[in-house]
Amino acid sequence: MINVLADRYLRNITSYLPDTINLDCYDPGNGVPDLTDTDALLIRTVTDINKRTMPAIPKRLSFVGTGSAGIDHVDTDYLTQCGITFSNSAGCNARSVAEYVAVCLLYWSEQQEENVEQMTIGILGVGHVGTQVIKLLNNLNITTVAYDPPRAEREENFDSATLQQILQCDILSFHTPLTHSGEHPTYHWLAEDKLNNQQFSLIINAARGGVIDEQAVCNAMTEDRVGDIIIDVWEGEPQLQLSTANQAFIITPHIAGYSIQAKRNASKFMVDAMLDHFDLERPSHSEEPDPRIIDPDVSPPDSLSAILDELHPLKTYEKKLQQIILQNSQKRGKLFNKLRAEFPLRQEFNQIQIPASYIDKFPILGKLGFSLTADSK
Ligand SMILES: NC(=O)C1=CN([C@@H]2O[C@H](COP(=O)(O)OP(=O)(O)OC[C@H]3O[C@@H](n4cnc5c(N)ncnc54)[C@H](O)[C@@H]3O)[C@@H](O)[C@H]2O)C=CC1
Ligand SMILES: O=C(O)C(=O)[C@H](O)COP(=O)(O)O
Repeated sequence: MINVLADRYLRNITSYLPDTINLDCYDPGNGVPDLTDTDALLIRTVTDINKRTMPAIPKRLSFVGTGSAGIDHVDTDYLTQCGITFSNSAGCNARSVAEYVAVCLLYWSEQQEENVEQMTIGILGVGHVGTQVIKLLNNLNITTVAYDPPRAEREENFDSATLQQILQCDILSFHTPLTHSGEHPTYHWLAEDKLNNQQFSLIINAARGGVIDEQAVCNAMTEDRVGDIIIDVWEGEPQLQLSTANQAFIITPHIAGYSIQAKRNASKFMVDAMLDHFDLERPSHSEEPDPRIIDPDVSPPDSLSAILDELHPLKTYEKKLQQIILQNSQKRGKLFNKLRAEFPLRQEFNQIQIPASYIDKFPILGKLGFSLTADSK
């Protein structure tokens, strides 16, 4: 029997596992669990795996999987040295992040009276997430500039913008991993050296805290070199800098990649990799679609922001995060993680049916990927 220990907040995990697996769950709030009899450990980004958190190599452990795209919480070299196979869930939440970025931009443009169609948005990191962001924004007639020098080095057919071109964009949206070494480290990629003598209308960080130097960006805001910031991920998470939070246009608790579909993908991709590792068959599994239907008899709200409020919970997350910020710092971290783990997940846009009256009022909604309610087609 293979013993699997999984973060208790990984969704639907049992439905992807064959009966031959013995599954136990652990509470990620208590650090790395006891792994004495564990063959495979399934984690989320809140469990750090490295020599400090896992000093003794558990005898049976041969696989660690994370239900996330990002891997900066795992010392992959250490796992390799320990002979442990590691796998992430690349691409599981790329569409979810793209929807988050699109919704943020639409809010920002309506409330700050900015026309994003006349701006250029620099996308830093054009992997699974960045590619989906570019696709969705281009669908909204928003011009994007793709910046990914490491990808240009890896792929002959990929052209990256130059540093000068990306720094000339009106808006920057970050979608790189957090890295501290190698030829293209991203830690504090956006710092005073690159902000100096530049003007940005908006900066979005839905990649990882630490990719932007928050202090430098806040200073640039004070001097009007940066107009607004939207922050989903925080340096030192689950703690956050109150000064950054206070200056930001939108703040969310690291939920850009959270949707029902993304979390199902996360669990499935990770479990599939684990089953391949142990040479086990994947059980047959069918997912019941469960669309959300907006009542066609209710007339649409007056503003685009009000409609977006109904379709994406980022403002609800923001309100809850603002309440958490008021708590003392010890409570803040726990509440931040609890909010992320326990707040009900949203449906992605292709699983939400909206009435035609919504699109008649705000045609841009038609380009976000919603489907129409049956009786309004
Ligand atoms: N806020 C959230 O909920 C989520 C955040 N993320 C973050 O987004 C990151 C990207 O995710 P994926 O697209 O799935 O990863 P990916 O590995 O598919 O793509 C990352 C891309 O960034 C590029 N890159 C690396 N260093 C760079 C640099 N210095 N300058 C420009 N480009 C650089 C890589 O070449 C690669 O093409 C993750 O590592 C994670 O940290 C991902 C999903 C959800
Ligand atoms: O996939 C990633 O990378 C993310 O940032 C996810 O949103 C992480 O979600 P959790 O693993 O922290 O639930």
